[in-house]
Amino acid sequence: MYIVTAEEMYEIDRYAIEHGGIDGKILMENAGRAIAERIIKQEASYQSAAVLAGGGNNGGDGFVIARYLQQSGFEVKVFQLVPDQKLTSEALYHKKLFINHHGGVETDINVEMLRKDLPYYQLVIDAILGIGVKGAIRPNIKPFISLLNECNQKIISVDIPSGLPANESVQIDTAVKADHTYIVEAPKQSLFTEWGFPYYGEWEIVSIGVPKQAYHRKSFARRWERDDVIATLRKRDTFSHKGSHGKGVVIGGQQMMPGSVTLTASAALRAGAGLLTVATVKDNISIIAHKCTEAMYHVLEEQDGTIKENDVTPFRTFDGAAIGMGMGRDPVTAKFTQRLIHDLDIPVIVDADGLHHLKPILNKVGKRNYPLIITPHYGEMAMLTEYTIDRIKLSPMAIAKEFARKYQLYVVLKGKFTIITSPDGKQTVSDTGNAGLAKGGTGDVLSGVILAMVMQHSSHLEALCNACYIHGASADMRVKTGRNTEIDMLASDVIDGLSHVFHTLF
Ligand SMILES: NC(=O)C1=CN([C@@H]2O[C@H](COP(=O)(O)OP(=O)(O)OC[C@H]3O[C@@H](n4cnc5c(N)ncnc54)[C@H](OP(=O)(O)O)[C@@H]3O)[C@@H](O)[C@H]2O)[C@@H](O)CC1
Ligand SMILES: Nc1ncnc2c1ncn2[C@@H]1O[C@H](COP(=O)(O)OP(=O)(O)O)[C@@H](O)[C@H]1O
Ligand SMILES: [K+]
Repeated sequence: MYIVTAEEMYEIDRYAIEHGGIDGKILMENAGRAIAERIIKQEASYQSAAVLAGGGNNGGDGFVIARYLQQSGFEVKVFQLVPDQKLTSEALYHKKLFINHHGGVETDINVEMLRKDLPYYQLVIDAILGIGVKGAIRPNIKPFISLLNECNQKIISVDIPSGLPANESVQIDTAVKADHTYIVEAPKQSLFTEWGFPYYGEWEIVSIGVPKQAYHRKSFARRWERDDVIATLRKRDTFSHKGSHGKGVVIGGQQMMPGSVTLTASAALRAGAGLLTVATVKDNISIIAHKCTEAMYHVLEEQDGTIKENDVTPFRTFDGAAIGMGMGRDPVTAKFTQRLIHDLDIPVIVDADGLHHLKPILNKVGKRNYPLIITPHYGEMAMLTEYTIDRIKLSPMAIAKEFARKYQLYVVLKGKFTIITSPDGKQTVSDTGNAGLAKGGTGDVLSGVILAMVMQHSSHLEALCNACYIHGASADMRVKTGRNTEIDMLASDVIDGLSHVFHTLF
């Protein structure tokens, strides 16, 4: 599934019209009919609907929906919020069709009139503003949006909740809080943001007959889904041996911090790594071995439990390294971590404390021959970029892309919507996972799954997408199958859940 900006959606529509030869009126017919059919099927207990139509093509979709709902027996009225002169030609065409089919349209209405009329209808269809919304919501429209947010009826938004920007980086003024949104063709960026998502309610996509080729002309962002995982996840060959699945090393865990590396190592093994070594301080080994019997060990030089400078040569023989978990931020540890990042000719995943050590050498890492993967949460991204967390939340895709391109690394920006970006700017979003993951240690688990996937897959981007999907899916599965709730789930439960996820994928 592609994720688009408003401009990209218009490009796709234009392609359908100019190359596919589908008239704009037909696209509108397809959109409105597809949405009406879903409403008729899914909202069978409802018999009446008020459609609020704006002047753009979103309003045009509203007239089509009104016509089909009426045909199926709904009592329908369209409340047209702007005069006819403001309607696009396609919207005007479909308004005429609706009237030809004896549809009722109210014009010249004010918000007080609508407040009186609205309670007669069971459903409210929000076709006021679509992806063409620009700037602050004007006073002729704003009170209607407020009215919808006060009313008790179920609100169904067409394409996007009215007033909500399609693109990230745009501040919300006022927007409809929908119960359900039927998104036309492809989700818009704001669906996968912390600030936009709550406005959509339940959401689903309706296709309107755009030729597939419209999506082949450039590299659109994508949502990574189950089918993508099934198509790309490496299966084990009958004759494979442990060496075929990657020999990984997890480097970290200063004294008193054995937990994070334990989680990373266990997760990497559960996610399919062939061999796994933990490089840590001596005193941690017996503690880790107690929880993760299958790992091997490499003792790191230390001073009073702090990881000192160590020779990086032994780590060159591995297929991948995950660095930074529980590593500590001591300047001596920083030097060692920076040498690992700079010198190792293998894929390196940097997380947690490792990200703090990475920051001063960011300008040097682009020259590495092997991929560098960083897995910051929003706080760590703010530390790395010096943008505020709020600024990153407003434009997570743009900021992650800027960073990945500038420093030539893979960025896994973690959150409810984890954004995965490659050095060339390709982006995907993984939206599996739930608030049960908002607990210490789950990021360490993700690093382990990433290590396992990266060692076994030639496409790093696909490996990262699969890791994020599977990690979140495990948390979802734990809750869905009643093994945990979002409250009691532990990072180690997420590791246990991995096998269940793999079972469902093969
Ligand atoms: N393209 C296609 O082929 C297809 C498109 N489809 C549908 O079209 C939708 C996009 O249509 P669109 O481009 O006409 O824009 P849309 O969101 O209806 O809004 C424009 C209207 O809003 C107004 N307005 C703007 N900002 C405002 C503000 N701040 N405050 C108040 N008013 C404001 C603006 O007024 P104006 O600036 O012109 O005075 C204009 O009247 C898309 O979401 C999908 O549903 C489908 O049918 C499939 C085929
Ligand atoms: N509310 C949430 N919904 C879905 N996933 C979440 C949520 N909160 C956190 N996560 C996921 O949990 C992990 C947390 O990572 P991180 O913050 O690094 O944890 P830690 O450093 O404690 O191990 C990330 O993979 C993130 O995407
Ligand atoms: K809308």
